Amino acid sequence: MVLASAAPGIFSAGLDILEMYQSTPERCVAFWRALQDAWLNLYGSRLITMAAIEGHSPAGGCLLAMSCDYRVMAEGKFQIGLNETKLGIVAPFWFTDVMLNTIGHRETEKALQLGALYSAQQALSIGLVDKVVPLAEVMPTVEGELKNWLQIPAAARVITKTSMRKAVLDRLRSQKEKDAQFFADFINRDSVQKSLGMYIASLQKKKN
Ligand SMILES: CCCCC/C=C\C/C=C\C=C\CC(=O)SCCNC(=O)CCNC(=O)[C@H](O)C(C)(C)COP(=O)(O)OP(=O)(O)OC[C@H]1O[C@@H](n2cnc3c(N)ncnc32)[C@H](O)[C@@H]1OP(=O)(O)O
Repeated sequence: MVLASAAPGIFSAGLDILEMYQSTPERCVAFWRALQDAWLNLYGSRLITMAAIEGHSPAGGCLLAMSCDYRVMAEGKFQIGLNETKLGIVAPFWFTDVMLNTIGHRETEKALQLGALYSAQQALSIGLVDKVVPLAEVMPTVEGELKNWLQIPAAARVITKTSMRKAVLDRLRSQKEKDAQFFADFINRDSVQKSLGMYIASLQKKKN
């Protein structure tokens, strides 16, 4: 399975910030449960999963990419990373766990505290992506890599993948409702709503 985007220049802009701003606790819980289920399915997928990152990939977009088995990113101006702290929010523990599994403890600690967004070359240097190529070559490179992965006996690959990811998946599975409730409480704090409001205004201002 290849994750790609139809939006030029954006692999994924992450979660819909407007869903987290001035929403109701009930809607926030439903929103979070949908995200949890999508991620559990992706990270726990038995399929070979590859990200064709042909544009920006902040926050939830970075989570999607990191949750794949292999990442190819376009060189150039695009950025990738978990930038949550810059919005005044905190990356949930399962976002952090996936990043730890991808780039290790030291790089994750720096990346998360700073809310760092990396260029493709920087991302390559810390192991956040596996390959950087010109934009037009992203999809052909993914397809070529997929052929390599498809040559591995499926049962052996799936057992290996499942055992490598089980602890992280089980950690969320065991506390889904608590995590959803925590998200709804956290996101509706006055201070967090204020930060999100300012961030949304800054995105709109950038456009004008
Ligand atoms: C211990 C406690 C832990 C508890 C856990 C609790 C909380 C954690 C909670 C949440 C975790 C969230 C993870 C996320 O994914 S948050 C989302 C982060 N995303 C971003 O910061 C991206 C913001 N967008 C951008 O930087 C740019 O838009 C981008 C670089 C992607 C593209 O730039 P471009 O110039 O091409 O396009 P724009 O003109 O900026 O955008 C077009 C249009 O789209 C709107 N928009 C962009 N991103 C989002 C988004 N994520 N959600 C909603 N809307 C978005 C943008 O405002 C423009 O709208 P409009 O002006 O055309 O109406």
